[in-house]
Amino acid sequence: MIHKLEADSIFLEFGSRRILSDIYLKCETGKITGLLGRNGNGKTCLMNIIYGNLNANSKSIRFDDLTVQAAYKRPDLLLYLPQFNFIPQTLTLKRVFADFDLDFFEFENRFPDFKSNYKSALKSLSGGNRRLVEVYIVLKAKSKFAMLDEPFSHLSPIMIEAIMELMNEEKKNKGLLITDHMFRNIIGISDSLYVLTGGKTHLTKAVEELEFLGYAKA
Ligand SMILES: Nc1ncnc2c1ncn2[C@@H]1O[C@H](COP(=O)(O)OP(=O)(O)OP(=O)(O)O)[C@@H](O)[C@H]1O
Repeated sequence: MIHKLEADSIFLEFGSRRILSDIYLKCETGKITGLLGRNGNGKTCLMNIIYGNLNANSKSIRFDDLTVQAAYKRPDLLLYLPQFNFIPQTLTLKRVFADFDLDFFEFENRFPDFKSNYKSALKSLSGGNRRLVEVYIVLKAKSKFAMLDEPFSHLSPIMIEAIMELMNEEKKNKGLLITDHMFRNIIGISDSLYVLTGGKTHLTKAVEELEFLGYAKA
């Protein structure tokens, strides 16, 4: 069965500044949905509204047609990778993988550089390795949807390749919503793609439209 996550009727202002006004976004399980937009266009605000930790003037967030106001209380429905480290950095990888009910040894097989880190605290890892662990956790943990804000930032090109491969595998199990400044990666991996500009989402169907919306040819 295909599950869907939809967001619309979203209106967001900060003071007199309108950020979001005409949004429609649909994600489905089995697919990667990309979200592109210039700096400051409101991608992070939109994700936070979907997650339920930013109040909008109005919003409608629905999972399989049922309204969910606070998706952050429903990890079975949605997991969120914010731009900042969200897992307490004093925890060991052993503890983090246990908390998310994931197999560390499966992770280690994919990323052998972590072999000696089972009992290491996250804070003892490099910034790139910490980010990789968090991206992996959000992609692999059990949930119908995962939303990732800049999953490729701080990762090396080899890690990015590995994460894109993992995304392609994991979309069989969930719906993914991703945004990143590395727009060629987003364009390359997305099954459907929205561009956020002027407070509105545009579902793009062709590369020409992306050029029109200010993106270079993929
Ligand atoms: N709490 C806040 N109060 C006032 N303005 C805010 C607040 N949060 C965000 N903004 C503004 O809203 C706009 C949208 O921010 P947002 O972080 O969603 O953009 P973005 O598209 O994710 O940008 P980036 O790609 O740089 O991460 C920005 O101009 C930002 O400065």
